[in-house]
Amino acid sequence: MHIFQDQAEVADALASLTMKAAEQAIEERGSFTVALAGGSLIKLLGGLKGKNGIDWDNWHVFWVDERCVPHDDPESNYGGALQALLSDVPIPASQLYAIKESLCQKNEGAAQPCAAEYDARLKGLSRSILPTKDGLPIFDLLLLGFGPDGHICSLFPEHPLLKVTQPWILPISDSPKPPPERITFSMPVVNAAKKKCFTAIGEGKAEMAATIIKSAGDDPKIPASYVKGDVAWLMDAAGASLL
Ligand SMILES: O=C1O[C@H](COP(=O)(O)O)[C@@H](O)[C@H](O)[C@H]1O
Repeated sequence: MHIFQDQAEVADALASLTMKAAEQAIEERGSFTVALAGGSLIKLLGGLKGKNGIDWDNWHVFWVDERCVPHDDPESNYGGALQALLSDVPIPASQLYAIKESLCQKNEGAAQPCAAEYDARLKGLSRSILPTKDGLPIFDLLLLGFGPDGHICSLFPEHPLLKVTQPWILPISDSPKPPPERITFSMPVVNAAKKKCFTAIGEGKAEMAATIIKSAGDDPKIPASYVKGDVAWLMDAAGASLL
């Protein structure tokens, strides 16, 4: 757990952690797989802009969850990351794995086909850049957010999807946070990743950050409590104020 003065310092620390994971993965396997959350995490991604020595050609970027909306919709997690970072760095466009836009022109009914298509696309990559173990993909790094209700990705408190283990990518059509139709990594896919990083910025995150960190794990009221393994926390002073 690392506590910094403000958001700018957290963004810088997030950039350093990501660059280190990327260097290690590229040295070991020749590619780096990172999956991003949406929401407030997006504003921290800009910390990677202008950094030297990043081998962007070998980065492959995914989304841990996505809202089934067109890419230019303000709710699109892909669209947000594009504006915050991805349009300014030379990652080949074919290595940005957004949901298939044509499947979500209308939000209603989009989650099922979007999830099936994303799941199939990821499974296709398991013969190249996405290694698997015990039938699960091993992403190098997940940059996670969490909601004030403790949700991560689009896995919400006491929702049946929390316990679903197959396929890798799940559709949700009744997200309590709008928009209702989304796709999400399953919890086993989250936990199979080599490293996960949570960020908590501002007073609004303080109470839930403290609850997650102090939880005994696997509390269905707090999906973030299920996250296991190599987990880093980067927080500003306000986000860490109730620890
Ligand atoms: O809807 C979502 O919410 C969570 C948390 O967002 P935040 O704005 O409260 O930080 C986010 O991690 C997830 O990716 C997103 O789709």
